[in-house]
Amino acid sequence: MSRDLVTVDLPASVTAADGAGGLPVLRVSTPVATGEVYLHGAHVTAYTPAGQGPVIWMSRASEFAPERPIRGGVPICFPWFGPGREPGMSPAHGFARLADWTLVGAEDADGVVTLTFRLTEADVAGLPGSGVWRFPFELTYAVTFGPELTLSLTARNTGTEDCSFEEALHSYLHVRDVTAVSIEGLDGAAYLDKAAGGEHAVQSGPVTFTGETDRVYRSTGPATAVDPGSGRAVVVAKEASANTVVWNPWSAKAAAMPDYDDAEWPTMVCVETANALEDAVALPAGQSHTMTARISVTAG
Ligand SMILES: O=P(O)(O)OC[C@H]1O[C@@H](O)[C@H](O)[C@@H](O)[C@@H]1O
Repeated sequence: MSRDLVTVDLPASVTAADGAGGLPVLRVSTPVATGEVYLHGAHVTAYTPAGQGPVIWMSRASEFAPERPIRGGVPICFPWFGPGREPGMSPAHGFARLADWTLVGAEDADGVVTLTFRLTEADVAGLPGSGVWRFPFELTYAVTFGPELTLSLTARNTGTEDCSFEEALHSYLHVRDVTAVSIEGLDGAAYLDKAAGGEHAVQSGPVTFTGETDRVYRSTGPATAVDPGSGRAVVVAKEASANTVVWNPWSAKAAAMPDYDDAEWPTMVCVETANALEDAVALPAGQSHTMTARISVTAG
């Protein structure tokens, strides 16, 4: 365990350990919920509220290696989403998910545990993509494992120039069978259909899955993944987020991804909380912006 990445005392409900690939991980276990976060990417890889099955999906083929993203869980996309808005914005989804974050807060309030992580431009120096981004920043990420999973990402512009960034909390959700899943809450929302080559369209009714699905919706409200196979629904509610991204790679793209098992695609769907493309966040010098996702389970 890399001790310098943990700067606070841990409550008894939080354990620091060497996780997969030897990467440092924090494990949370209380009567309210269990969960797990890797310092690599401040990446939530598990969340299970008491009395429920796992909510957050992980690929069994994920890599766990420095400078490689974890597949599944909740990757943090920053300061760009996907390929970004300008040439050269590589690797995909930015560098925050490749960096080692520092734990700066750990609290247990009656079994509801909040872990707080920090990342600045100094922490990403030398990482792939860091040279593309010339704006200094401070990210603070608060993860609360309670009856719901609350993820709150604050970006502060610590420089002297205004900047504009994209971001996403790219949550992978467990489902029994994506072909039976419907996503409610996006009816009437305009979207960019990336799987259809960048067409623009408007959602009619719930989102259902019949092939590769990769859509950036303009929507500020909650989206609910109704999963009849498991008899439950997962609600992704949010604040200060203009976009909801819905993604399932389906079979061909799954087979092309080395860190994703070919047979896994029916068991997951991503419902992501984002600000991307024309909804990128404009952040004046010295200002901050907080985007929050609240993930909870209800009867389906
Ligand atoms: O393979 P990555 O970089 O983790 O991205 C996974 C997917 O993430 C989604 O958010 C994007 O909309 C997709 O286009 C992308 O394929």
